[in-house]
Amino acid sequence: MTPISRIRNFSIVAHIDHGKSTLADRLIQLTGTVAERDMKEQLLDAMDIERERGITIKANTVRIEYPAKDGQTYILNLIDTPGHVDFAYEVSRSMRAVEGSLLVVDATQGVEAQTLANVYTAIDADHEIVPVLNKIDLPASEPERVREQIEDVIGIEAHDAIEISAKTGLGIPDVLEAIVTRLPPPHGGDADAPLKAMLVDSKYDPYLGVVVIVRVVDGVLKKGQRIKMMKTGGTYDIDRIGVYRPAMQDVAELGPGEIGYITAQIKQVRDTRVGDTITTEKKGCETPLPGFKPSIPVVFCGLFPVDANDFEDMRDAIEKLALNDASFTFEVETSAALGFGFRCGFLGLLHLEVIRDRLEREYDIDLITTAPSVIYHVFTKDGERHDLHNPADMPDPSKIDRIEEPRIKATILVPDDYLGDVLKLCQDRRGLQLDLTYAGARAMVVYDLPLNEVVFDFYDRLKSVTKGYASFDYQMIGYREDNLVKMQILVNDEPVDALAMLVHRDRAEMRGRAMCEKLKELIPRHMFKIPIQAAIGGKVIARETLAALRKDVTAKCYGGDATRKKKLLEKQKAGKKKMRQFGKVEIPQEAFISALKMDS
Ligand SMILES: Nc1nc2c(ncn2[C@@H]2O[C@H](COP(=O)(O)OP(=O)(O)OP(=O)(O)O)[C@@H](O)[C@H]2O)c(=O)[nH]1
Repeated sequence: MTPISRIRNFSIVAHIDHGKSTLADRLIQLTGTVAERDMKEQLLDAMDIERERGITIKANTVRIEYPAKDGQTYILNLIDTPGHVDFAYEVSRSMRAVEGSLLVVDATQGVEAQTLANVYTAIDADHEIVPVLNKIDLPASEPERVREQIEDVIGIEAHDAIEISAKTGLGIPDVLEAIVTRLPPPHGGDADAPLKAMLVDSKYDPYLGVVVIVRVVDGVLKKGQRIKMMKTGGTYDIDRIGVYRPAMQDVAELGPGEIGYITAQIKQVRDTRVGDTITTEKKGCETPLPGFKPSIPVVFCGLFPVDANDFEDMRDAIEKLALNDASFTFEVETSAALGFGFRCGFLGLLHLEVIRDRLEREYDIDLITTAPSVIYHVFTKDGERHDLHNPADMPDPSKIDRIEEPRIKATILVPDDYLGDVLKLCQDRRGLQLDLTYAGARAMVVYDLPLNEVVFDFYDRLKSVTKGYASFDYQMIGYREDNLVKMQILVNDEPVDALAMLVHRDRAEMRGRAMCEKLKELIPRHMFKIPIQAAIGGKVIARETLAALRKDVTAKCYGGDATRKKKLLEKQKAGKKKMRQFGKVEIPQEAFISALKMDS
């Protein structure tokens, strides 16, 4: 066991792309934790998709040994936290497992929305914070300006911010020394007290089963111990204990202040709740660590296989994915139009995209994604509340008393030049302005927005109206009543349930019209006329008509080239696979998503 005075536990907080992973790599490299030949870029981002997209999804941890200038060797435990808004809860939990943070700010960009969100989470967790200005190798870097900005906007001391280049390695030794001298050792920690450890994270390993990352607060975690998860009540025998360096290395025990992993024949990640308290089954601690709450999905959508024969494969794939991701939920859904599929719940849009991509890529299943939706509270006249996950399940309108929708508080940082466009976008999405302040040449806008207006393409719109210069972060603030109605889309007089959605009454006509126009462009002409309508209850509020056409792809191939003709017909057949039959009409896969994108 390492004496607590020689342990430092920390995390790195940063906005996406400000260099968190690169800095982590350098710290690992400089302390010789990994042999030079094993050094891969971005060691901590293990999953392929993370690597490709350059985003960190799940928290990781690594133990670094650092011989400091005072002649002592310190154990530095870095917990790498996810950088995206969807995973805010995971971030706040892992922050509670450490005592300090390096605040990395890109010196060419300055403070962004996620810098703020993450650093406030760190401040909430009582962290000591060491500001680090990264990318000073770039000519565009302005360390002085960013230093001032950190002081003005975040309100923390920044005159002693460390200037580094995570890319070239410049300044990295100063960062290591600052971790030891400026961050505190773990608080308290009584090795003789009953075991109390925090479940920081868990992941599924095909060989080892579930691997749990823990931070010991009191007591000692040992091999063979029978442990108990205080919230879920599960009990397990510890098989392995170890630390990540960053490869797994077994150790005999973990004492107070230490961070490492355990395996204990736990079958699925679902049995481990981030933030739960681990103790021994017998003579365990009495009170769990404070502040536990399970992370709950907020965005729902239907995922259907394009080819109905893929349903069973899709079930296997989804079950496998869920093994490793407790925050992702699913249940079988049937749609009149799309057949069998799954209604899935996600922490946010990015989470949805990641899962969808993995199903398509790793499991090779073509999917139709229905419109993402939030959970509405529908109160019926008999006083009951129904949590509506799917617009298709809406109770009969005559029985409904009122509908409440989830609202968020969104913080957007944007250069002055684009402020007008951002305000318009938020206004168009039924936002209420809460605050508008300036930080240098940037404005910070705070809006109260319906989550429903944000889940679909708000990020995309925000990025495009600000040419990528705005940054965005949000938190849920609760439910509020509004005038919401269910809008149906009818194609050739048949309702397409996968396109049904809840909209605000005042915006229904506009949305309905936009969707009918889009669908008219997206649905290929058939040999008969197809009406496309938007309706609320029995009332049609928008209508387009797709003219009839005889579509013969081989018409252009006059002459006797039979092989060419065959090829064209095959191509057409392959294209058809991507379509779904609705009554007599075929609707292409992309129509389900594109039709919902708004141009405002
Ligand atoms: N020029 C320069 N580029 C850097 C430096 N540090 C990081 N980068 C580059 O900036 C980009 C983002 O760096 P990452 O380390 O992936 O950023 P991150 O904050 O971990 O991003 P997420 O994992 O998405 O949160 C990469 O292309 C890096 O190569 C630096 O000091 N100088």
